[in-house]
Amino acid sequence: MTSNSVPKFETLVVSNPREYVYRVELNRPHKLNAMNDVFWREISTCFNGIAEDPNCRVVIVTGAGRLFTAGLDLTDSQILAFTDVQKDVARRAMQVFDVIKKLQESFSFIEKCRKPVIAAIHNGCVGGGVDMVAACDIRLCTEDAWFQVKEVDIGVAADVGTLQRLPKIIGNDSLARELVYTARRLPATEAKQLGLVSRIYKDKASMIEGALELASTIASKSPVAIQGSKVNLVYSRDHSVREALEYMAAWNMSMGQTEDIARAIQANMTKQKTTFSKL
Ligand SMILES: CCC/C=C/C=C/C(=O)SCCNC(=O)CCNC(=O)[C@H](O)C(C)(C)COP(=O)(O)OP(=O)(O)OC[C@H]1O[C@@H](n2cnc3c(N)ncnc32)[C@H](O)[C@@H]1OP(=O)(O)O
Repeated sequence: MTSNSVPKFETLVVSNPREYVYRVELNRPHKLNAMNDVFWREISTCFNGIAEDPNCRVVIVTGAGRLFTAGLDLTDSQILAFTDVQKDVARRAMQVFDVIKKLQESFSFIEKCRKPVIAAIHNGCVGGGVDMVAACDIRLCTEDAWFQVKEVDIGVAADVGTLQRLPKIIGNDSLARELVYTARRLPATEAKQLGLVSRIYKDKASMIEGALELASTIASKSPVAIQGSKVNLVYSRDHSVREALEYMAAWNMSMGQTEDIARAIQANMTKQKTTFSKL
């Protein structure tokens, strides 16, 4: 994937609004960006491509139309595999397992991609939407935003990341359970208090502008430092302090020898701006 030839998708629009910044827009506005089969395939392809694209250092995820996303497409999705009566229970169970693992991967690719991903959320972020933004690095939202862990209302335990990531993001296990068990809508102000989002904007336009500014700031820094930070933050979340410190030291024994350090220090000392070569 290169900035000259950003890929074309059916359910996503990828653009390159600023240097080293890509925007991935969920693009099924007539269905409130509900996540159908094509979406699940494309979001994987998209983030795998971005992971390898040296022209991209930061990603912004937005939703087209009046709502960020209504979550799983309830009319066109692999969830139908759950009720495939042609298969016996063991074969059906294996099929469902494989589908869930594949859909989990779709969002885990966002986390595995070393480039920071900023979710810019307006209006509703429902079900699978919460799974997706929980895999992002930074969440911004509009005043009218609301978040809903909706899965229990469709009779299923959320299975593509919310239960694993949300409690760690908000650091409030009791409230995470309340949100999961009740499927109540969490408004923007409460999401900010909890640390689910870091900033609230008046409307979508000002949020996109804010997201672009933030992305450009991150993109101007050493990609070695930024990507190393993301990898180690994700690792630290899932390991003990001792293990994570060990991993950090092993990481920087090579990455800490980058030419970017000398460039960055020189720029700091001389109060000059500098640029960093592609990673
Ligand atoms: C292995 C699986 C892994 C993933 C699991 C994920 C699970 C989940 O995401 S659970 C949550 C699923 N989503 C929902 O239950 C939300 C359903 N939608 C709504 O409740 C409302 O649409 C909403 C409150 C979001 C907005 O209401 P509003 O009145 O503003 O709009 P509508 O008229 O209802 O919708 C407009 C058109 O969009 C279609 N649509 C909305 N949501 C979905 C959806 N989830 N799947 C498919 N289509 C959806 C709706 O049918 C309307 O279409 P049309 O009739 O053609 O105009």
